Amino acid sequence: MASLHSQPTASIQVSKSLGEEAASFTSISPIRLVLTAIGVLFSCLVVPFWISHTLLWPRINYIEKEYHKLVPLTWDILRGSSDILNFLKTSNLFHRRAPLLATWFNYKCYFVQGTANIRTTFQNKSLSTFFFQGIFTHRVFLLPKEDLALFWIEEDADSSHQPTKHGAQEVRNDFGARGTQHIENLLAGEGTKRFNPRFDEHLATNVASLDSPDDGWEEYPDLKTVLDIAINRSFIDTLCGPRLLSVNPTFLEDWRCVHDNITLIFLGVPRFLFPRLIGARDRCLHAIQEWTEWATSNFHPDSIAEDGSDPYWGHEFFRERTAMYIEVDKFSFKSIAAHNLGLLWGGTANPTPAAFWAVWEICRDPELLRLVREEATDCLLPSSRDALKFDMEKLLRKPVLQAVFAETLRLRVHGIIPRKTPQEGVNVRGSIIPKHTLFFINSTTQHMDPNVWCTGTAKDHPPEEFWPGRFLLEEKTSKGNFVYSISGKSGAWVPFGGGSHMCPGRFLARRIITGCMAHFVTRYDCEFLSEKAASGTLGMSLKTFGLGTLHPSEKVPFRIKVRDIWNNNV
Ligand code: HEM
Repeated sequence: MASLHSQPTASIQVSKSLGEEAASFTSISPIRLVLTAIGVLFSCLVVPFWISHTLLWPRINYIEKEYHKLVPLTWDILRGSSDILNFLKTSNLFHRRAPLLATWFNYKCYFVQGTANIRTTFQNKSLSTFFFQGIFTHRVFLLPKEDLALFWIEEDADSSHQPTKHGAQEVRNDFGARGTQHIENLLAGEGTKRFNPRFDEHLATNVASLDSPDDGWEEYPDLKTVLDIAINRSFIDTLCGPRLLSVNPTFLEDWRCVHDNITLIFLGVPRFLFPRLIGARDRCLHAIQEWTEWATSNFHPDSIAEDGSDPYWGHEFFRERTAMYIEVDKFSFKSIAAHNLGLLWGGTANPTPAAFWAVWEICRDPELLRLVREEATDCLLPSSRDALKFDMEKLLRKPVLQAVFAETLRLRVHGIIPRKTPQEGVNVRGSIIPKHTLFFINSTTQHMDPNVWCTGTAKDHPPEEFWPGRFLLEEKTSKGNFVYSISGKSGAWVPFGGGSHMCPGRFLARRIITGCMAHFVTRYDCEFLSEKAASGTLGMSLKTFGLGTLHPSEKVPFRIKVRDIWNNNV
């Protein structure tokens, strides 16, 4: 009963207090009213404006002293996101002398642009990329988080030029400098003597495996897939021996899936949305880890052959690299597998689409095809039906092949090259980028600059046209003879980055792509079976934008027929 009584009392009190509020509202003072209105206005207009301004309108200013202009980027970003390549090529933002500063909340990053600025910047030896390699290997190849700490130590050392960063007793942990030196030895030093001939042989055999059984026309659904498989198989068999691929028959297919969608993996797409992709990445990692553990436990030094190879590791490269990584504190086989798969990605992700573009351009231009065949045939050694053999050193010096290689990378490589400034910041010809700050160099603007690429004999060839003549100079003494030349293009042709972190695989890349062009066009006549590929209107996919060579936007079905080269004393 008591509770029944208390309820009406409470409701009377409530209505009373509401009545008081209503009374006080009607008697509100004008000042309070104005203040309330300002508050409402502020929350309705200013806050959303501030949020949209900060979130959606990243700001850009040039850090040049005499020119300091804020440009709201909304329009440019809308335009840019719909056609990023054209945006980077044409937007005024990227054609000024001073570096750009992009601000988003408190986050700042810089873009260094202009040929002279880029040249100067690359000369600076204190710039590091270890942060990017660490994060990339962590996100894409699942390098354990705790191992990232070692990357940060490497990064500090990289920018301060200390010979060892972990203390004199711990040189073993200095995997950054030791790894780089080891890679350079494989790709540009002594290691090439044992890598190159074997790679050349594998590539010749893998290209020849496309022959039709009856010597007639053989159709294939996609040129890039076919070249991917030939190059990836050659690279992996040479570097890892035959076991990796024979025990893991789906590896090449999985690896191509990872290549094509690497940006999605980097962005961290969830497994439930992309089960095929994440599964492919996991299988590749598992295969590498299993092979690394198997080779480590079965290898015996007595099994090393005269040429440095052995039946477990194949080439000496991963044998030595794994031994070096096992010494690093905390590195498990999972870490080593992440590092090793990252290296395989570096070696195959860019050359494969580049080889596709080069072969496609040659096969659709009869005059270029004639010139390339002439050069390649001049380098042909006595060959067997199963595989052609070229004098590779001579082939790599041929002017048209070199020009096709350089022009293919100019047109198809669209990289965003990252760097981090050291303790003292960086002076880019008068503009200061502060300490420990990220900045980027984009290759697209450089590769598409008409002031560099459309002058002299190239004046009638717009930057988006494939025209190898940009890299050929007519010899003064003998008219009609051309030499390859890239002089005057430093800072403008940057497919391999530059400075102390310039791609160490650039010589091998040239070998892979040139070898692929020579083998394919010497061995086969080729016809494209899709309208776009045949008419030269094939587009580029932006799936790998920022990471290097772009892929074609669609499959390119084709047919090939073995040429009658065997009756010409080959
Ligand atoms: C068309 C082929 C290739 C292109 C376009 C390419 C492009 C690049 C670029 C832009 C960089 C960053 C350079 C910089 O930061 O200044 C790089 C780094 C690297 N590339 Fe390549 N690359 C190619 C082929 C290769 C090959 C065949 C290998 C062999 C394994 C390789 C191994 C590496 C490695 C290990 C690095 C890291 C170097 C460092 O940070 O010190 N690349 N590549």
